[in-house]
This record gives sequence, C-alpha cells and structure tokens, in this order.
Amino acid sequence: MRTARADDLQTLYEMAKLTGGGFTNLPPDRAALTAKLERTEQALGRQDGGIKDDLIVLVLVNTQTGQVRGTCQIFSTVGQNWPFYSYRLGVLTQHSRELARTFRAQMLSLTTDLEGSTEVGGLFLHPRERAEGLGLLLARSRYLYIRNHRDRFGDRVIAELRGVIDEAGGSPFWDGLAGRFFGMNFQEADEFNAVNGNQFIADLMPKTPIYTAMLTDSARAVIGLPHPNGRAAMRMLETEGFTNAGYVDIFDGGPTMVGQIDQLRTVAQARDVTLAAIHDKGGDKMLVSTGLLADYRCTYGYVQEGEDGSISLDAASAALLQLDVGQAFTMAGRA
Ligand SMILES: CC(C)(COP(=O)(O)OP(=O)(O)OC[C@H]1O[C@@H](n2cnc3c(N)ncnc32)[C@H](O)[C@@H]1OP(=O)(O)O)[C@@H](O)C(=O)NCCC(=O)NCCSC(=O)CCC(=O)O
Ligand SMILES: NC(=[NH2+])NCCC[C@H](N)C(=O)O
Repeated sequence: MRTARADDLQTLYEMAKLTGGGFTNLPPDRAALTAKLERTEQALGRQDGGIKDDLIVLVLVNTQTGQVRGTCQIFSTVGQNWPFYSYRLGVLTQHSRELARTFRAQMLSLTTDLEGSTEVGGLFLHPRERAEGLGLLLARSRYLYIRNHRDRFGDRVIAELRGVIDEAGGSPFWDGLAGRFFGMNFQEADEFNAVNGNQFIADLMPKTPIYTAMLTDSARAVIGLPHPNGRAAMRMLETEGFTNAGYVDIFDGGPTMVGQIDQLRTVAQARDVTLAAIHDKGGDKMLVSTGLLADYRCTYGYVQEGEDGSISLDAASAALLQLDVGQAFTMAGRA
C-alpha cells in the first residue's frame, strides 16, 4: 500500500468502472478522480499539523507486476464545505390507555450529528484479488495511517456502506423517500452527488422527521441494510470495532458505521518498534508500515520476536518498506 499519485488516474478510473454504482467516493468520472488526486497531493504536502479538510487516497500495488489492484480513502473531517447529513433511526413510543395499546413508531430524523468525524471509504479491491486477505490489508492500512498521523484526525471515525440497489440499478429507499422530492432517479442523483457534491440535498431534502410506517414496504425493508456486495466490508468494520449506531444514508438507506479511532483494533494493537535484524523467511504475519505522508507504505510482513523483545522482519517485506536495521516501523497483529 502507498499513497496515490497523479499518474494513478487511469487505473483508478478503470476500477471505478467496475463498482456497479452507488459508490459515492469512487465515481467513474475522470475530472472527479483528478480532483481527488490533487487533494491528496495537497494533504500530503502540507507540513503544518492539525486537523484540516484533508483527503488521502491510497492504492494497493502488486509489486511483482507494478499494477494497482485496489484503493481506499481517508477523509480527515467530513462536513466542512457542505453539511454532512444522515438519517438517525429513532423510536417514538405512545400508549393509549383507552385502547390498552402501545405503539412504537420508527422515525427517521435528518441530522448532522456525524459532522467533524473522520471518514474511511472508497474501499475497492479488484474482483480477481478478493478472498485472500488483501481486503483487510487495504482497510487496515488506513487505520495505521491515521494512528501515525494522529494530530491530523479527531476522535470519531465513520464508514458508509452502500444501501440495497435492485437489478435495474434503482434504490427502493430512494424511490420511497428522497426521490419524491428531487425529480430524478437514484442513478442521476448518485452521479450528480459524486461529481458536484451534495449541496442540492441540503436544498431539497424534506426537513421534518419521517415516520417509517408511511414509507412503501420495499423502502422500509431496506433501511439500514448494506448492499450484498458490501457485506464483507461491513464484516471487516465490525471486527475492527465499528458499530451500527442507527444512522443511515439519506439517499439509499445504507448503514453508517461509527467507531472511536483510539479503540479500533488495529490502532490499539499497533506498536512502534525498531528493526533489529532481517531474516530470510517465516514468522508471524502482521501488518507493518513505515514512513510519513507521501512516503507512507504498508504491507503484510513476517515478524519474529526474540526473547529479549528484539524484532526481526523477513527480507522481502523489509525491502518493500525500504527498511534497514536500526530503523523504526509500526506493526499490528491479527493479520
Ligand atoms: C470490500 C472488499 C475490499 C473486501 O475484500 P475481500 O472480498 O477480499 O474480503 P475477504 O477477505 O474475502 O473478506 C473479509 C471479511 O468479510 C467476510 N465476508 C466476505 N464475504 C461476506 C459476505 N457475503 N457476507 C458476510 N461476510 C463476508 C469474510 O469472511 C471476512 O471476514 P473474516 O475475516 O471474519 O472471516 C471487497 O469485497 C470489495 O472490493 N468489494 C466491492 C466494493 C465494495 O463493496 N466496497 C465496500 C464499499 S463500502 C466503503 O467503502 C466503506 C467501508 C470502508 O471503507 O471500510
Ligand atoms: N450509502 C452510500 N451510497 N454511501 C456511499 C459510500 C459507499 C462507500 N463507502 C464509498 O466510499 O464510496
């Protein structure tokens, strides 16, 4: 894993074409992707610390072929240029003594509760590389990046999962709710949002709470459900310590997962160590990273720990990270 550069545009564009829609942060649009790479360059070139509105795009490189095979993103703080809206799923319980009846009404309320959070997203692994642990490398490399640039991020981190999309590319949640206020179908709104930002949502979205009982059955059925392709991503987020706190995407009803940065497993388990030796092969498979900003790199490595606590790394990983004996790196377990 390394941070992305301007010349990654073409491969990012090719991957964006494979996502199948609803993937807000990876639109198949060259101008939008170019803007993301420019923002990444700015964020990585910034020498003053502290929290700014940074975007970091990272890429997974097959070092044998040099090909980029996956990507992911970190937004340091959402909701700075335009409001970051979510629906919060709440309950209003009412009781009628005369009828001896209690009704629990589910309500969706428009909020900006998650504003200021760090967001991870845009997670995509080339279909041919899946199911071998590389998805975890992609996702977790971001948590080590955040940890190792800690003053540039706040305390809370979120991740949005795509909601359910039907065979025709439509969203039952959109059709039952927001679509009635925008005069466009889900795909049009999704594309517009990915390319132009979401101010139009702020302008046209209904502001009063919505009783879910008044939605269509098909819209209600998908509230808080991830797109089937997003189940692996959701599973990885849960393992990392994110929870489903009842926030859903206002477009497609997909769940927004919430975590505390310092309590993420990768962050809590990470250790800064000094490379004492380099060995040929073998050891415990771990996430290992080194370097700051544009020099950040992360891979799976094989670590051997001596009885005196000295750390040795396999030669191939040390070479990938360009690490020599005596240099510092970060490692995290559960690979
Ligand atoms: C998400 C990734 C990158 C995940 O990579 P892989 O598919 O290789 O992952 P994996 O190693 O096979 O699986 C990771 C974990 O998910 C579990 N898993 C796999 N498929 C599952 C399914 N259908 N239902 C439930 N769990 C499933 C595995 O058992 C494993 O958990 P155990 O280790 O416990 O066994 C990929 O699937 C992908 O590119 N998907 C398409 C794009 C996408 O939907 N991206 C997410 C967008 S949402 C987003 O970007 C926000 C989320 C984020 O950024 O983190
Ligand atoms: N509910 C949604 N469509 N959310 C879009 C986010 C999907 C994915 N996390 C991305 O970064 O692109």
